[in-house]
Amino acid sequence: MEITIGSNNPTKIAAVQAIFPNASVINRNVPSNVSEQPFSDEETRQGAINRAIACIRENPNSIGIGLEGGIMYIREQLYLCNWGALVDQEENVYTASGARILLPSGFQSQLTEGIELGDVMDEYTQKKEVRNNEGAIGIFTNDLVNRKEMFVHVVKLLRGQWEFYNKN
Ligand SMILES: O=P(O)(O)OP(=O)(O)OP(=O)(O)OC[C@H]1O[C@@H](n2cnc3c(O)ncnc32)[C@H](O)[C@@H]1O
Ligand SMILES: [Mg+2]
Repeated sequence: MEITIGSNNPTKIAAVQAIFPNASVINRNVPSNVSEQPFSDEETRQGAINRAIACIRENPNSIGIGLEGGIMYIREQLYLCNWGALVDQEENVYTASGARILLPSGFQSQLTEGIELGDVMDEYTQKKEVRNNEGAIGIFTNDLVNRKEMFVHVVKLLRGQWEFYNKN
């Protein structure tokens, strides 16, 4: 079985490899066709679906997976949110959301100005490429849940649904 993951981000690739250990996993930096920084649950979910569909268009013999991070307001509070989508050979689309955690209120002005969370995180932590490592989720959970682990859970939700609906 071949799986195409629509990203070059190592946390996303590693999460797919962990949950599909017997598959050959390839990565393609496909467009999400949403903002670089999705700003709602809906836009983040759509980005994941668009990536998964783009993956099977590029590689029609594979299953496509899209994983997308975003931010969203709940009332006046800004949360990190995450979504995943799996598209199979019959073009059935399975979706699942991942963890949400509150971001510091001090992030709101930069993020509403259009600065990406990845860049805000690097400045905040004085580290490089937090997005490719522990992620915002790792930083703000004191490394109890890192970005790969968070996406592992999302990919499990995708694989499980895909298996369930294919045996029934
Ligand atoms: O190469 P891709 O797959 O696009 O990976 P990415 O790190 O850019 O991740 P997303 O596009 O899914 O996320 C959209 C934006 O939100 C940022 N982001 C989302 N979750 C994050 C996290 O846990 N830590 C740091 N930045 C995050 C990310 O860096 C982008 O600026
Ligand atoms: Mg991105």
